Amino acid sequence: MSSFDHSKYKPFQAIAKPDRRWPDQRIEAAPLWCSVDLRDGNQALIEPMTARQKSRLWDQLVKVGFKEIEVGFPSASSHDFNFVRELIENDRIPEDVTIQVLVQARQELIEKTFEALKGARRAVVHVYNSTSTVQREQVFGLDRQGIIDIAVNGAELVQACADKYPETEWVFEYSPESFTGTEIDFALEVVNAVTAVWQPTPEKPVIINLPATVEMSTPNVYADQIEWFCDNVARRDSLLISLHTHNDRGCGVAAAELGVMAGADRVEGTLMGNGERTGNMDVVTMAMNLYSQGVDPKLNLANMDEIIQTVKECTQLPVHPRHPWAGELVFTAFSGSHQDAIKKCLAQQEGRDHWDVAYLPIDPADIGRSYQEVIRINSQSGKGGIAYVLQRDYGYEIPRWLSVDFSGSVQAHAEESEAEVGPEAIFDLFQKTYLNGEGRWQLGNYTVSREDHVDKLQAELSREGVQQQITGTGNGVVASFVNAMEAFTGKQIVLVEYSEHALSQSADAEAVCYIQLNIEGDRYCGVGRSHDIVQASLDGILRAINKSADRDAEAAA
Ligand SMILES: CC(=O)SCCNC(=O)CCNC(=O)[C@H](O)C(C)(C)COP(=O)(O)OP(=O)(O)OC[C@H]1O[C@@H](n2cnc3c(N)ncnc32)[C@H](O)[C@@H]1OP(=O)(O)O
Ligand SMILES: CC(C)C(=O)C(=O)O
Repeated sequence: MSSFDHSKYKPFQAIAKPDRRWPDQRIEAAPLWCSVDLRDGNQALIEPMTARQKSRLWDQLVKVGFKEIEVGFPSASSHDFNFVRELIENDRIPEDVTIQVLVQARQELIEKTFEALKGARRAVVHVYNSTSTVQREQVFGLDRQGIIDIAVNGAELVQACADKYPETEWVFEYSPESFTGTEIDFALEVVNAVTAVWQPTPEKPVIINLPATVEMSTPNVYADQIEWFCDNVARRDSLLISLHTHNDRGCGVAAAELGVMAGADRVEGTLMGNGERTGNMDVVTMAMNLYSQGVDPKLNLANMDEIIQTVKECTQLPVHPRHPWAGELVFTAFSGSHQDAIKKCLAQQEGRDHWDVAYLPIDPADIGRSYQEVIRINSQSGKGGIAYVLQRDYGYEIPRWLSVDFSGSVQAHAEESEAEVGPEAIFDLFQKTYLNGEGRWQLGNYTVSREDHVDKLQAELSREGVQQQITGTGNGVVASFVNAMEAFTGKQIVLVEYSEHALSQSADAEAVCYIQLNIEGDRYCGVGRSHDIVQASLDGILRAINKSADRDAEAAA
């Protein structure tokens, strides 16, 4: 029998809650945020942050705009203790920012915690004990009352210590750790016992944090638990209900969002989701989700690259290139139909009240990303993306029929190289395909005269030292040249498409001319570029004809 045996696991028992209201709610304002990067994030690292790294991340968190930051577990190590002291003693905590620290509900640890916080203007003391069935039975070996006693003793000790330091404005937080693995009525009983000690008021609320220490169910079940808890807890108007979700099932953000819809006021998490096992709730993702819905997230994520850089350097963990909102590839389209849609929508975006671009849920510029990276070309790319790159980087506004023609060459190149084709390679290929006269007929001097309303063109062609004179007549220079080339090649040539524009990226006003010819039933494209529009047109025609000659030569070989 395979060891991959699902019958080893039992499904999570959801609470019965047919009267749920949260599915009809919308999040219309940001929750209160608390960063736990320096505590939960730090405790999960292979190598915990150095003092320098903690300090750097602290500065970044302040810059992003967190007003509450859990800075460590000061009773656990001198390292964490000293970091808290450093922040307080060096006056590094801005007026509108409150530090938070975590502690187990144990006397010596609580006392040490208050020592660490001496002199703080304001601080959140976060005390916890695990209440879940599995920990009650197997870790603590206690019954429900035993667990309530730990929590109540912890709450009393926190209150007693706080009373010794009246110069600090204290805020208390309690977590029934492993809330999601705790019978909901028991979680309620423990929390009510704790708040009976602390006696919060609406003016001086306490924080009750309901952690999905381990994510055990679908996020709707968590939302039911939160709504039920908010409906039934005592002193609700004196509590800030806080969420602290982990990402074991990959739904940490979803659970927090549904939890806020279910009535929570506050959310704890980390930048980019670092944290125990699969991580904590990712604040960047949740905040950007709000932002993209037109809700002010109350965090400034405009300099996303700086945030990523800091997180990477401090945690020594990479950020996935497809990380929601922030990854290096999230505003990049390789596939043809996406590129085509993005190009068309971007062209229509100017003057619109709201952002409305297919495949780009937000404007990349909002978080410091440029359009440069939006469209990138590989073998999955189409004509829209290729045209976009040529226009964006080189000023060539190639017409649709030329982009159709050119995309085949790019695709072949990408398939051959089995790699992304960068803008320079695309332009190089474009020049080789349509602008290259080397080894082929080139146009030398020419004269145009008019007699009896008919234009006559006389021109000189040269190829590798060989000169040829050609003559043609027609209505205009272009028609006369096509006529001359028909005589020269002995082939029927029809001008099918013609378009031109001034090259915007050229300092000295060059023109570019795009030509498509039908030569004996097959279509060939060429491009001319010159200060003189006539020269550009004739060069374009000649290059299309040269391509037909190349094809003949290949067929003959
Ligand atoms: C879900 C979370 O993220 S919770 C935060 C987890 N983070 C950390 O633990 C990081 C920092 N912690 C540490 O460094 C250590 O745990 C310390 C220094 C705080 C304490 O270390 P130790 O004293 O060796 O104890 P340890 O943490 O192993 O706990 C063991 C004892 O504390 C009890 N205990 C554990 N958690 C709690 C709690 N929250 N409240 C009360 N008692 C607790 C255990 O039942 C056990 O009791 P026993 O010795 O009678 O069996
Ligand atoms: C201490 C608590 C809030 C915690 O970190 C968790 O439950 O994950």
